[in-house]
Amino acid sequence: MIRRKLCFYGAGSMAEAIVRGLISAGLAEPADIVMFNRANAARLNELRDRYSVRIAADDKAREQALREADVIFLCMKPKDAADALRRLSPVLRDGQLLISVIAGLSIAAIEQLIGRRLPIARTMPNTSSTIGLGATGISFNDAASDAQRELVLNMFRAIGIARVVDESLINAVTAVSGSGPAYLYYMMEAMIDTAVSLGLAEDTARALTVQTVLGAARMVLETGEEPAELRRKVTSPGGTTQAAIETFERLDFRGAVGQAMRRAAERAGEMGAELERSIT
Ligand SMILES: NC(=O)C1=CN([C@@H]2O[C@H](COP(=O)(O)OP(=O)(O)OC[C@H]3O[C@@H](n4cnc5c(N)ncnc54)[C@H](O)[C@@H]3O)[C@@H](O)[C@H]2O)C=CC1
Ligand SMILES: O=C(O)[C@@H]1CCC=N1
Repeated sequence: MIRRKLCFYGAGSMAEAIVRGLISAGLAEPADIVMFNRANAARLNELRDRYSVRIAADDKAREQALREADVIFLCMKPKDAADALRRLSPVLRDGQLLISVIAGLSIAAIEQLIGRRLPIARTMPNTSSTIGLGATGISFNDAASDAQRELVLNMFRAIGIARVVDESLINAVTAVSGSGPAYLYYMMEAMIDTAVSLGLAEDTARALTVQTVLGAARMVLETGEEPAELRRKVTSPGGTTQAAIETFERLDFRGAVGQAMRRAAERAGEMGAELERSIT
């Protein structure tokens, strides 16, 4: 249990995933968590009722929550970040730690927007943190002490796995694990639709698809075997799997995955550049 006051600036999907993960892991007390958003009281009430966290519903309460926080999570969309960070700047004080989850926004841009030197962790988590199965990449600025680095790592390790990476690689992490759950959901949508078109009932199609994805991921983790080797064991020569994989190859499935992931990384860079242009 970490007895730090945590403030979530932005209360959308990613903030909720982290909050739920930290509370379920027993790492944070709901009473130590304050959440607020721009202007959606119904959403805040829902979060308070669901997790027993505190909420800050007006400007005065928001400012107080920010002033009192030991750790401030920056959880707004990139397009809202410049304005939100400028507003944050006057209430910050020494000793506070900032944790950003914002795609594309560099540590240098955060420092410039807040106009002072504070410890900053730039992270790229994912929504599977909700159930303790997140995958997070983290970079720190030089102001972050060893104890602060340890605190951030402990938090993200409580809700999944976490790796420290050079900041130049955070956009790559975004393309792999930040956006990654959506690629697999997309694959699952396609598998379920096809299963139904092959005649299976919707609930059977869904159950078989989900269990197949879960089983495949756990096989990689628990056997320690490479995905290529596990694939080989499924693929009987001249059989059904070979017929399917040859179809994927003909359609350049690997190429499509590669292009999509490179485009995601590139988009993170573009978002960062757009943000930087909006600052200067
Ligand atoms: N959704 C995901 O899978 C992931 C998202 N991220 C990053 O997390 C950040 C948030 O994404 P989501 O949670 O999906 O977005 P979201 O749209 O669900 O939530 C954004 C929140 O920020 C609040 N907000 C915006 N401007 C504000 C302001 N000036 N003051 C107070 N609150 C403000 C909104 O009211 C909302 O509660 C983004 O920067 C995204 O790049 C990172 C990894 C994964
Ligand atoms: O789509 C996005 O921009 C965010 C960042 C990674 C996942 N969602």
